[in-house]
Amino acid sequence: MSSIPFDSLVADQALISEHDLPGHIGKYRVLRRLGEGATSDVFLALDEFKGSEVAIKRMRAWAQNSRGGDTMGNRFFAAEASLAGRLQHPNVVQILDAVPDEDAPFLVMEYVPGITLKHFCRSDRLLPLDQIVELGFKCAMALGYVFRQGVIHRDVKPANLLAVLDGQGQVTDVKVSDFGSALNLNADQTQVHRVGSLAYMPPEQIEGGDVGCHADIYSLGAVLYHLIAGRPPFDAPNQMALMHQIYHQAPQSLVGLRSGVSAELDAVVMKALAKHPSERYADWDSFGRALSELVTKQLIPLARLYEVKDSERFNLLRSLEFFAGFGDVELWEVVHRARWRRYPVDHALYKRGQEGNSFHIIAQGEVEVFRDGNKVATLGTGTSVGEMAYLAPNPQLRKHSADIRVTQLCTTISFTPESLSLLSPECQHRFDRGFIQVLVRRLHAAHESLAHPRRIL
Ligand SMILES: Nc1ncnc2c1ncn2[C@@H]1O[C@H](COP(=O)(O)OP(=O)(O)OP(=O)(O)O)[C@@H](O)[C@H]1O
Repeated sequence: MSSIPFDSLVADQALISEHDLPGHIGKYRVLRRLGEGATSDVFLALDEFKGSEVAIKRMRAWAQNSRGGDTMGNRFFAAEASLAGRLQHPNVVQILDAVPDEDAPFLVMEYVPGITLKHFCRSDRLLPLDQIVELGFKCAMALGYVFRQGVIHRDVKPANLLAVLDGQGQVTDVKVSDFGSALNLNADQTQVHRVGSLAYMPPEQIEGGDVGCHADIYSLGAVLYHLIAGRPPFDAPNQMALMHQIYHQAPQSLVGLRSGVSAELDAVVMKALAKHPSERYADWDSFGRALSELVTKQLIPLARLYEVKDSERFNLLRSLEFFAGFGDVELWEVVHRARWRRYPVDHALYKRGQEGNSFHIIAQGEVEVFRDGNKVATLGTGTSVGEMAYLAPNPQLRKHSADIRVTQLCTTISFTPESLSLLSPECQHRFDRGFIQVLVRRLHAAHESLAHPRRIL
């Protein structure tokens, strides 16, 4: 797996124009420069009051020249500023605040420790195929969320996708950033057309007409193509030639460009890159499903065969009744925060008399419930186990009243009071509702069994 020493990257970035580093921007103490775009500089800064690090994107003076006037820079700033506090998704860079400072307006964003996916577009630094597909799935889900909020990004490109790196320089996650070109379908003001980066732009966006979510689907397809092949789908010496290719030429098949690329992976990317929007995926969910199936059906080489990918976990949760009321954002929280365990047949999940300190939701497999040696119930996929002891108000009631044994290889999602308390209030609320439904169902079953004793097992 490709990795980069994070410290050396940070050192490289720090060397760039350290001399013109501002001391403070607004109330934030500037620590170092993170990067720069066409219209702005981005700094790592400290919110001294909260003690947290943030990224600050400050517009350059020339980009906004006519003080609040109708320059491109001001429009880009306004597009992003209008989204402050609105987009909250684990795979979208959060815009925390927008400060319309007269000299240099700036945005305050969540800081992402990492680098952009542009780094991994070079043929000598390509990521493994299964990781590219996994990143693609996360971006598809994130952009689907963004679209449901009435926003089309319009500039999905490797430089706008931030790879989160761990201490060893391994890519662990991805976040969509830079909403300066976004089309906000809920905003009244007229929006800039013909924005974006040509190499990743679909034909309809070049024409400058109205675009829908299919434009972003195309661009993500183009990004995946670049990450897989080490070159974008179209490459030409000048803009006219590039536009001609985008309109009229089919991209070269990925199968011959990189070993390990199956016809199925090639087909998924090519469908996203179809010339006409109606020939692409109908929506983000279909694109996400096509990507995740490449993993579950093993249609791409898997670096670690038995590793359960986040995309698989996410899809598994989505299929379980217990999580039916959870939104995408809460589901990702469960993917990341829950303890995912696999148990072999005959494993004793709980023993009678044991103090209950956790609950499990069965994601796959089956367990049996025994009371005094007699089987009283079989619990399968989507049911919860141990929640009674977990929810009980006092230690005496918190003891398990039955033995629970695994009868079919089982994957469970478990939480303790501590791990559950780390979830957002919305997510905890969803769990509470899930439990109420479970308890009501069990109460009803108990009443039924008392009223009609012959009907029970
Ligand atoms: N939240 C963040 N955390 C860490 N680094 C960031 C963050 N946002 C941006 N950067 C860095 O700053 C660079 C420039 O940011 P960004 O692309 O948003 O600026 P821009 O002026 O809108 O660029 P352009 O208009 O050229 O697309 C990024 O490529 C990235 O390296």
